[in-house]
This record gives sequence, C-alpha cells and structure tokens, in this order.
Amino acid sequence: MQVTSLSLEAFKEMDYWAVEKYNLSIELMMENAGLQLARLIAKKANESSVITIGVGNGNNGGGGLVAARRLAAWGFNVNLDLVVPITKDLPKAQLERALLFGAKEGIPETTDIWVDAYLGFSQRLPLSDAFVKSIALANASSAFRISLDIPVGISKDGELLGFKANQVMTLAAPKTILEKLPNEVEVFMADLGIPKSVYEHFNIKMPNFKEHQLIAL
Ligand SMILES: NC(=O)C1=CN([C@@H]2O[C@H](COP(=O)(O)OP(=O)(O)OC[C@H]3O[C@@H](n4cnc5c(N)ncnc54)[C@H](O)[C@@H]3O)[C@@H](O)[C@H]2O)[C@@H](O)CC1
Ligand SMILES: [K+]
Repeated sequence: MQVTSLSLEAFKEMDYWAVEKYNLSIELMMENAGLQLARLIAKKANESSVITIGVGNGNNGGGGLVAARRLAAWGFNVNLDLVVPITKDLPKAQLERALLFGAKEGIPETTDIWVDAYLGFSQRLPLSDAFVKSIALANASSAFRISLDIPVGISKDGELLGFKANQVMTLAAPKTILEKLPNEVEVFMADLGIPKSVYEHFNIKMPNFKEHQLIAL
C-alpha cells in the first residue's frame, strides 16, 4: 500500500537514491528548492518589504541563499542573518553569489518576512546559543515567518520549540513530522525535480507536480 508521508529518515534515503541513480547534483536540487522558496516569499511581499533570510552552514542554508539571490535579482530588499560562519563549499558559493546579486549581511531594524533556512533535516536538538538568539529575535518580531523544509527547532512531536513558522515550504514529499504541526501553520510542497520512478520505488504517491511545482497541502 502507498504511504502518504515519509519519516525524515525515509526521505533522506529517497533523496540519496535520486542523487545516486539519476546523477542529480545537490546543487541542481538546491536551485529548484530556492526558486520555489523565492516564489512563495514573493507572493507575500510587496516592493517595500524587508526580507531577512536566516542561514546556517548546510544545504538548508544553501537553499535559502538561492532564494536570496533570486529575490535580489527581482529587486527585493534581502538581508542575510548569517548565524555561523558559512564554510562548506556549496553554501559558501551560494553566499558569494547572493552577495554579488545585492543581498546584504546582517539583521535589519525591522523585518516584514523572516525566513528560516537556519537548519533542515540534519538539525540536532538542543540548538546552539547562536541559533537560539536569532530565532528569539525572529519570534519576537512582527514578521511573517516562513521555514524551508522543516522548521528549525521542531520537536519529534511537531512542536515548534524554535522558529514559530506561519508557513513551511517542504521539499519533494510530505513529511510525517509536519502532520503534527499546529493547524494554523500552512504547509506547501515544492518540486525538486525527482522523477516519478523514485516515488514509486519508495511507495509514496508523487504530488501533482505536473500541474504545479508549488502545492499547498
Ligand atoms: N537533495 C538534498 O539533500 C537537498 C537538500 N536541501 C536542503 O538541505 C537540508 C539538509 O541539509 P544538510 O544535511 O546540509 O544539513 P542542515 O542544513 O539541516 O544542517 C547543517 C549543519 O548544521 C549542523 N547542526 C545540526 N544541528 C545543529 C545545532 N543544534 N547547532 C548548530 N549546528 C547544528 C550540522 O553540522 C549540519 O550538518 C534539507 O533540509 C533541505 O532543506 C536542499 O537545499 C536541496 C537539495
Ligand atoms: K529550516
């Protein structure tokens, strides 16, 4: 029988399989993730919106940095909260590109849309102090809050112990942990470009990405 959502472990396995079997680079999928995230953010924004994207040193941060670059390219005011030094090759390259495109380093005085690309599925709890401090600022602000993939600081039971997301844009497939989120949190799913055969192999129904690449759950 087909399953309707995946555990984070099963999703990592599916992702790994797609990368290996179809020679899909992480960078390619990160571009897809970042573009859909930028589209979701742009829907909430207007010309004068101040956008802050929180970034950690991993591929979740890398996706956020792609979104930052795309939004900056469209003319939005984009700021980067770099909580930790960005040292890994791919996120570092994405950071350099985002800065070249006009994204600015630092948390501005006021933010209208705050994006959590701090940490994704490799996060471990408890969070380090630097993350806790940034997340507290985000939660205390009046900004609309959007998480990439899974909210940073989510408990195994779907409790938002960290970033209090209003929206979550998860990647490629529904995740079981997100079913436990409070009802008021809107969840979207974005196409990473993983083929149908991978979904079939993992016994999960492929979302209707043929029609839309960004789907509200
Ligand atoms: N195919 C893929 O794997 C893709 C993954 N993407 C994104 O990549 C994410 C996973 O990326 P990564 O595995 O690089 O990891 P994350 O970006 O989730 O985390 C980065 C690193 O942070 C560190 N960390 C974990 N817990 C911490 C804590 N409590 N305090 C401080 N540092 C901590 C770990 O060293 C971890 O490797 C996904 O959630 C998704 O958003 C997308 O960018 C596109 C493609
Ligand atoms: K996140």
